[in-house]
Amino acid sequence: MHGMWRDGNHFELLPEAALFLPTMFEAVDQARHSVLIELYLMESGRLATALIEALVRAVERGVSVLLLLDGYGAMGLATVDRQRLEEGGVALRFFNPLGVQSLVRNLTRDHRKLVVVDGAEAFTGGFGAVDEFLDAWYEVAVRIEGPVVADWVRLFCRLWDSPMSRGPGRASLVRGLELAARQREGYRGMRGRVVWGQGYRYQAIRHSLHHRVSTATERLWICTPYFVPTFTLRRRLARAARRGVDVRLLLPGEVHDHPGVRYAGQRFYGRLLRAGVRIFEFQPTFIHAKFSLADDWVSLGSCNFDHWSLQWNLEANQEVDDPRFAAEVAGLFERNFASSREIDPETWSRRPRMQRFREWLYGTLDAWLTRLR
Ligand SMILES: O=P(O)(O)OC[C@H](O)CO
Repeated sequence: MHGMWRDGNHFELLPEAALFLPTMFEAVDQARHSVLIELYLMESGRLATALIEALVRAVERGVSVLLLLDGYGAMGLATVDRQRLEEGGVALRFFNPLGVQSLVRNLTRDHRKLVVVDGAEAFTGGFGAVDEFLDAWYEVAVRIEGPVVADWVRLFCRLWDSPMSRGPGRASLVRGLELAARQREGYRGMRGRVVWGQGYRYQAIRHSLHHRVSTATERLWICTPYFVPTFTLRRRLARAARRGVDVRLLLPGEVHDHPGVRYAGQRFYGRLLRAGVRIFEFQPTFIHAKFSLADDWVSLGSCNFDHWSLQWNLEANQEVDDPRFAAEVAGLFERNFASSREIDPETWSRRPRMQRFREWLYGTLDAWLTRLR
């Protein structure tokens, strides 16, 4: 499902935690009415402690603070931290806590990442409140202002007040939340829309990407940490490359938090390379960012291109259709391509047997997981 395209927004690209963390913390510190946060990962540590302190400070100023965490992704949040949040007045809810009634239901996770301040300013990207995001992982976020923020707020409110979310925070807290779209004087705003998905039931992010892959005319650059593309996406990428589009993938190198996922995706490299797709593996650290560029269209947010994101998770991305923002994202891609190792098709075709065996092994596991519903 997706929201409407809305004009008059401002989007600011925030590559790397050194940029987006201070910007987000400053926004929370300046909040006057409300702070809404929705995260997949939150684990006790330095970042979670700093976040808890900022949220409690906001409550002390009279701000209404709502924190919606995934019931699985927040399992690493210690009881003492949960107590600090509750005692500090933060309304806390958990999406779909693990249960024994239906094991398959446990696969549905809230993977979205969102911070909204005063209904006027929002942030999304691939971030979470775990220490890896401080400096170990490469991540990207976007700061959003304008009419599209209201769509993010509505998305948050629906999940907060849904039967799948539980916890001490009252469901009714989201009723009557204030929205305050900010306008910038003399600024020609950008076009954007929110796109979301719920596993195999709603796949708007995937359909939107497929459409762009099939209609791109010049460039199609995709960055994703977990690249296990479906047959349809692989075919569309190959076709785009064959019709002359500059198709490039920016993927993690050997530094990876789930190496098995990397091997599962690498089994598709050969065919993509033969079709003319260029593949870059990022070297400095683990690249966890999720953003795509097709001509002047950008999609950035929580969605990976693996079966977890496409079949089970709740996901949400910000789409932007604007040449100025696209130029910024292209610049970011270029810098990251320069820090990557490009896979040479000839060398790849002569890779060792052990590598091929791992691709087969993890590929088989992945194919088996795909069948779970
Ligand atoms: O699921 P992501 O993309 O937020 O990444 C978090 C990793 O799964 C943690 O291992």
